[in-house]
Amino acid sequence: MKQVTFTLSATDGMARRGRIDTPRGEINTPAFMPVGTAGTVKAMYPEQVRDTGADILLGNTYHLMLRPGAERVASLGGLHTFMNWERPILTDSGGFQVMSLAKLRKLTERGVTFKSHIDGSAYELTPERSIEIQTLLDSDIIMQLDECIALPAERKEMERAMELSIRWADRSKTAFNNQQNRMLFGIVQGGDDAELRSRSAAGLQSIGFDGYSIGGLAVGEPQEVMFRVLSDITPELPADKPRYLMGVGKPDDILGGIERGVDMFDCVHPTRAGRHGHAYTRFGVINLKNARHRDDHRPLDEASPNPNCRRWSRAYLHHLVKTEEILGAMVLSQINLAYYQELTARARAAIEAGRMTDFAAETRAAWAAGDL
Ligand SMILES: CCCSCc1cc(N)cc2c(=O)[nH]c(N)nc12
Repeated sequence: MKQVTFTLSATDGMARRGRIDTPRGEINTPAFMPVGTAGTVKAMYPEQVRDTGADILLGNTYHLMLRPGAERVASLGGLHTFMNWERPILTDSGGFQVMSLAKLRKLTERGVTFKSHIDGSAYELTPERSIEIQTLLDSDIIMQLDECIALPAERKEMERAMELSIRWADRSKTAFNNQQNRMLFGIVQGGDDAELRSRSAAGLQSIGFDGYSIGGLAVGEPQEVMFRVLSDITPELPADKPRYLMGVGKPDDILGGIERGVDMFDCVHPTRAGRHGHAYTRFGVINLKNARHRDDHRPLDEASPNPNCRRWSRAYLHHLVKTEEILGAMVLSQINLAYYQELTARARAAIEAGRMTDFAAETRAAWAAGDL
């Protein structure tokens, strides 16, 4: 009996409100998933990540297989125990990070061999090994191994990578061996070509997965291309399975993804932007490196439900950022993650109330009019 299940509870246009139930807790969708690449959401205690409203966070096969090693994490009780996060974890399969980080990569039908970007040691990642690593980590939602290519790309290249990813999807499903305590997602590829995307979606559904990720986006294409691909492909995915848009994105990307039927999102942007002095508020993003803030005693947003948006002056946050004090990264990471969770929580409520169109218009108007 599958112990991880998805329930769709409301729709409004293409937007969906749902819930994934797992043995480690529920995931309310649309969901934003903070990225904890190497077993930590940078500059945040796990309790703080939960307090922002996150139901689930991400780990990464590539980083964890290099350091500290999947077998070592398993011997220490699995990733949840290792990092003191007892709620759900989703892990990526590692192929995307190999292609973007590793050295001396060699991709064949069997998988990908590479040298660690840390110490140059040699590794091989196959669909089977990726499933084994994610199982050793005891992840609750795991990904097939896939090949993601940057855009723009020649159609033949997009077709080759998409067809390889379907063959790897089949091997991933076999290696998964119908585990009941976690979900396995297939990953739709096909670049910006509608016919290739349709073939990928159909091929994955003939294999059968617990959920469907939309990969191959947020790889250099304009937002309108990403939105077109989403509008075309989400109606071709099963309505009763979760849809996860990988690596996306900024708040306006997420709002547009929700409007086009996406249930799950992840991105390093909120925490990375926080470490670089950018604060996300309901008025939009504020660059606290800018000298105009150095005498500004106002808080970021005195009406915010987040105490961190009320208790610090912009002048002080500017000072922390300019002096590269660790507290700056801590405060702004929390502010940004809390904003992303507030955005998705308000979207869930809007879908339940049948007012997604109004919510999206109000949110975009606030971004446009914001007094930054
Ligand atoms: C921890 C990071 C998760 S998302 C990484 C990611 C990001 C983006 N943008 C695309 C892809 C993709 O096509 N496939 C895979 N496996 N991962 C992708």
